[in-house]
Amino acid sequence: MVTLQLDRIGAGYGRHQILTDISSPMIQGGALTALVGANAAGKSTLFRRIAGHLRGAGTVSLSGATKDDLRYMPQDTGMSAALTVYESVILALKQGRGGWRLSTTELNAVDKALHRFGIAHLAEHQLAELSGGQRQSVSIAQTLVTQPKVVLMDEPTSALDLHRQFEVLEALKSYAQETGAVLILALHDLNQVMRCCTMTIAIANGRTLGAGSTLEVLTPTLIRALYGIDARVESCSRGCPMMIVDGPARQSA
Ligand SMILES: Nc1ncnc2c1ncn2[C@@H]1O[C@H](COP(=O)(O)OP(=O)(O)OP(=O)(O)O)[C@@H](O)[C@H]1O
Repeated sequence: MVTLQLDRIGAGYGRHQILTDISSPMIQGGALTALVGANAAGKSTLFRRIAGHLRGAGTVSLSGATKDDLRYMPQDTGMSAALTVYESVILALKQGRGGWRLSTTELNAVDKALHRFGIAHLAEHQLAELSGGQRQSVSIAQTLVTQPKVVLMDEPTSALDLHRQFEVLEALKSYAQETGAVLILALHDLNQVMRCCTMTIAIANGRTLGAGSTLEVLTPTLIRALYGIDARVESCSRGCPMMIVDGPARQSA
C-alpha cells in the first residue's frame, strides 16, 4: 500500500513565500484525495513542492513508492506537438525509458489507458485537432500510462462536460483501487469532491485549514472560511452528499 504524508510544508518563489505550514494525516493509496482552496491559495505550488520542483521547509513522507513513481499533471499541459493521440501516449510511456521498441505489455498499457479514459476512438487524430476536453482526457491518459504510484493532478476535470466529469472521475477512482496508488486531485467543484474523494485537504493563507475525511472537512463553516460562501450539505436523490450554495456569505445579525 502506498501512503503519503505532509508535515509542515513550506514553499514559495524567491522571497515570495506562498505556503508556510501545510500538514496532512497519512493519505492512503487506493482512493481519491482532494486538494481544495481558493484561486491562488497555493494548490499548484503545493503539487510542485511535493513533486520536488520547488524546495522548501517540511517533509513529504512517501511509503511504498519513491519520487520516481510520482507523476504531476499540471493545469495547462500545452499540446502543440505534431503527433497523433496514440503516438503521444506512447511518447509519455517511453519518456526516460530508452529505446523505441514496444513490448506487448507496453502496447496493452497504451490500449488500456486510451480505453479507460474514453479516447480510443481518437487514437489516430492529431493533437492539434482535439477539443479542450479531449486534450484534457489525453493528458490524463499520458499521466497514467506508466502506472505511477503517486499522482498529482491539477484540475483534471476543468474542461470536461458534466457527463465526462463523472466518467473520468470514476475511471480515476478505479485506477486508484486497482493499483493502490495515491491520487491527489486539485478540484474546484465541491460536489465532485464529495461524491468521489475519500479524503480532502483544504488550504488557505499558506496553511492547512482542514484535512481528513471529506465529509468531516467540508462543513459549512469551512466553506465560508475558504471561499466566503454560505452553503449547506444535503443529499441528492441517490443519497450522495451534495453542497447547496446559497450565495456570498452574509454577515450574521
Ligand atoms: N512561477 C511563479 N513565480 C512566482 N509566483 C508564482 C508562480 N506560480 C505561482 N505563483 C504565485 O503563487 C500563488 C499561488 O499560485 P498557485 O498557482 O499555486 O495557486 P492555485 O491555488 O493553484 O490557484 P488556482 O486555483 O487559481 O489555479 C499566486 O499568488 C501566484 O501568483
